[in-house]
Amino acid sequence: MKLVNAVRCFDGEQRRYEHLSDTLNCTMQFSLYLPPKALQGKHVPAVVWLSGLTCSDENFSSKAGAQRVAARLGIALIIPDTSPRGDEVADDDAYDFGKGAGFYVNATQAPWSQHYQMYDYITKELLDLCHTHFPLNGKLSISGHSMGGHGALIMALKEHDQFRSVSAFAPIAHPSACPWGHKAFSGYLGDDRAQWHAYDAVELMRQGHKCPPLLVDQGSADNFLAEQLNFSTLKETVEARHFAAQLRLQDGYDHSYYFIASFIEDHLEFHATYLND
Ligand SMILES: N[C@@H](CCC(=O)N[C@@H](CS)C(=O)NCC(=O)O)C(=O)O
Repeated sequence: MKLVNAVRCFDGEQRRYEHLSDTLNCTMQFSLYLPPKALQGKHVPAVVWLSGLTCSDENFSSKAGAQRVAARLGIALIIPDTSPRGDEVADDDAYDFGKGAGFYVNATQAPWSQHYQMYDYITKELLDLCHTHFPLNGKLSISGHSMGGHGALIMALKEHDQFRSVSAFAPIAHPSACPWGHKAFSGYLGDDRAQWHAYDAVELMRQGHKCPPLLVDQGSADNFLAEQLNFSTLKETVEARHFAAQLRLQDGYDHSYYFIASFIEDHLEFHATYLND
């Protein structure tokens, strides 16, 4: 693993690393924020952040303003990329499929299956790597935006022993039932709906998966709300399962990082109550 850069930020450090991923079969970069406490040699908990369509690991680190809060709360931020990368990796001209749009699934269909194994990359390889090399105490929560909100929800539902809490901004909550999800899941997973449901948060909840404590924020002025996000279906499903959850519709907010920056403090404070107990 190679350190690409490191800059001081709120007395902690924002870093970027490069490593060869065995799972994805390519070279990857990821970002990591270490709070001041970690630089002083203490082991700290971490929040994994999964970004949305078209993002790399750098959108969140440069736009959300999360470091000020993470520094105060003593939480590290692990920020993966959103797909495999490199010239040898299959791609598509569209912004919502291929590079920048891995959807956090393990692809089964050619040519995608050769590299697009984002679910295993994050839940196994990257988290193991981070715990081996950085001063982390093993306590983890997960959050994300849009496609990354979908990733955070499915990882928390499928790996509920690994994550103490989960949150999401405008998640693609029911990908089997929206155009973004249809396109990505049919491309990466084929036509068998049972394979789709294994990566669909609403379907996983309906199947009986447990959910860690959950916080979701959704902007009312999000232009993807009606067609892509299925917020009301998520709300109904969460209520039917009686999960410990807050789902908030935030008046006038859109889908952008301005929305994320407005509520990231709430989300990190929410996770801190479970990570620091
Ligand atoms: N480019 C697409 C939308 C892509 C998009 O909104 N991506 C969100 C996540 S779903 C994002 O975080 N973009 C990067 C950024 O705002 O920094 C479009 O115009 O329809």
